[in-house]
Amino acid sequence: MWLALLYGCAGGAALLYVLYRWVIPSVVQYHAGLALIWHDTIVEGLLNALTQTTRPQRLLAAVQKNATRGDPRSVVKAIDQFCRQKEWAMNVGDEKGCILDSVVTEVNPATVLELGTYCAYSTVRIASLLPPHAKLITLEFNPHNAAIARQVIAWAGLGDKIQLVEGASGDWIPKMKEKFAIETFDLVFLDHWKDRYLPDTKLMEECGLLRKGSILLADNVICPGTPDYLEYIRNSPRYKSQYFRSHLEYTKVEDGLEKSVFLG
Ligand SMILES: C[S@@+](CC[C@H](N)C(=O)[O-])C[C@H]1O[C@@H](n2cnc3c(N)ncnc32)[C@H](O)[C@@H]1O
Ligand SMILES: [Mg+2]
Repeated sequence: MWLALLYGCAGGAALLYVLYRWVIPSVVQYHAGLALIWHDTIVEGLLNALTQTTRPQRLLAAVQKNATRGDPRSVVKAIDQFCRQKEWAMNVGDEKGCILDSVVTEVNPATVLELGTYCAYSTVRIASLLPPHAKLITLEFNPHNAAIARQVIAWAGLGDKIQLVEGASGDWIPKMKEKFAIETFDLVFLDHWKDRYLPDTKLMEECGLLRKGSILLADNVICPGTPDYLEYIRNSPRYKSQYFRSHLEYTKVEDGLEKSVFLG
């Protein structure tokens, strides 16, 4: 009887593991709401409780284990592997990351502002493509994420190109010119909380941080979505805007990037 109970428990545990590891992820990857609830709430909460660590800490551990110090592309690869094989995370990801890379390469910016650093995945992607003497300022208001991001940036060997500023975009955008001797940004990557895209764009306009030809590149305009920002940027005579269709990071849910040229 004890043996039957043991086999029953082992079988149940194996079934739960198969559901958790393969069946549920392969179903939710096609559904925006379910994918975010599963990966961002259920799995993250479960793993945090079981391991007494945070997702950013686990992501950093994967970088330290699998990436080569001073090699930014190996850092990006290690994070993508972690997110595809172990745990989803809210980086721009490998698929939309290629679009981000092509925009950075095309613009070849001397000044870049990133809104929303998280663990510095996109920060590393952008900085590794910048010309010498270019400046990337990235804003992150969560101190824990900022601390992890600093270590990821240091591991990639990009500390001299990136200035990570800890604080909220609404507080820092008005101080950019004074604190960082910035005239205007050539490229702005918007990837913080989605309800801030529109007010922060208007704030950048008011503060004179955009010049004729500045590029705004906005992530997640479909999933989770930024309807008020899209409505504004696509209808304002001050912008010429274009949508790049892709998928929500590490899933098959539709998402995309909106690239908008400021016309002055
Ligand atoms: C989607 S993640 C950024 C992902 C990152 N850009 C990447 O692709 O690797 C959004 C991050 O923005 C931060 N954030 C959200 N709203 C912010 C704000 N108003 N100011 C600064 N940081 C913000 C969050 O704490 C979170 O770490
Ligand atoms: Mg994003």
